[in-house]
Amino acid sequence: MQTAIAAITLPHTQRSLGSEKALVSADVRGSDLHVVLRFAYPAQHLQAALTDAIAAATGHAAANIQLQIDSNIAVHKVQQGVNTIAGVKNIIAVASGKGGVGKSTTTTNLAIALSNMGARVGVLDADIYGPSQPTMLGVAGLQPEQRDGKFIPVVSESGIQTMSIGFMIDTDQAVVWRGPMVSQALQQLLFQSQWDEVDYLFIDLPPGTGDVQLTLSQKIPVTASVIVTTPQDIALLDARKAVDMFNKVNIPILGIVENMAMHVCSNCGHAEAIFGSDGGKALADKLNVPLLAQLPLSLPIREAMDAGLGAQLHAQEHAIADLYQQAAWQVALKVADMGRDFSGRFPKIVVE
Ligand SMILES: Nc1ncnc2c1ncn2[C@@H]1O[C@H](COP(=O)(O)OP(=O)(O)OP(=O)(O)O)[C@@H](O)[C@H]1O
Repeated sequence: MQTAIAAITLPHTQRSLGSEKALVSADVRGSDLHVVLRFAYPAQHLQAALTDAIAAATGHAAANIQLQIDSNIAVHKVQQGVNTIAGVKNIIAVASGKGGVGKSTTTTNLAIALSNMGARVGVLDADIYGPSQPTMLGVAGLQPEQRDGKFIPVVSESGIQTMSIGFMIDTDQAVVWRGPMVSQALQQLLFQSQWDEVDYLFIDLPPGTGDVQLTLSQKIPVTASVIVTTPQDIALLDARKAVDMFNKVNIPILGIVENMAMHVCSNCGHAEAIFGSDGGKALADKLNVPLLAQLPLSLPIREAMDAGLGAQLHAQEHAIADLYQQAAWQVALKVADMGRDFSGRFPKIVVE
């Protein structure tokens, strides 16, 4: 039975439960089969598919299978010489060269998707020129509490621990801030927040490839990055700059998300490539970086983000939720394949 279960493959991948060393136990108790799986990434979205697959592989009825899916997400390697942060396992920077391409929207939705899959997720909104995470995550108007000199991140409906530069400062003034001030604020937000066992912390960066990005590469422990672009030539050009930047500072790029790839008319269903077709895909192919998803220009996405109703979007718009889920899962799988950080096994010198 163990062998039959180990041979089960995970949907959309070449991975099997055996190759993932995921099988913890499989016991028959009366008419039930109890199976415990543990992955190096969140996988609760596979509950139904794996229950069916185990049923088919073992001959038990799906109704008699009690499947428990756990995950044990590791701390992965970051740039040399940069220490990891207490309470945060992996930081993922989300960047775009050009503004307005949907970087914040993508960050919010990847975060919600990973949270729905069972991960503990945080979002740090460092987009000083348009801090939109509080709105998109539905926590606008709330303020982080302070305890012992630390900020306690605000928690969204989907359980996402959220900190935003928008909580701390008057953003009308911030637009005239110089790069070093923005970098300082970003570090303060990150290091002075009390993150609660976050598996993946997304940093929603300001657009561009300037000072903040430099701080990120030198002072902040980043596991990997995701780049968002629209298929427009001008956005692609800037996305390419972001790719070059991360390559230069040795931050691995997990992939490119092509946003607003297509508009589907809600009346007639006609699909139109408003910003050109497959530009993100072409860029990903050219730069040898995976394409994580192609998201349509979609009214439900825009409405949900404006109203802070991302959780509802994921519960009701299945096609869109699936796209984000696949992208988020690829992010988690790729992070799991990366080298681990073992520095936490040694006593750490903490500089207060
Ligand atoms: N796929 C999409 N379908 C419909 N609307 C979208 C989509 N992606 C983003 N939007 C909308 O486009 C606007 C800009 O998106 P967003 O704020 O995510 O971009 P950004 O790249 O983070 O911008 P900035 O440069 O200000 O940081 C928002 O109103 C958002 O709701």
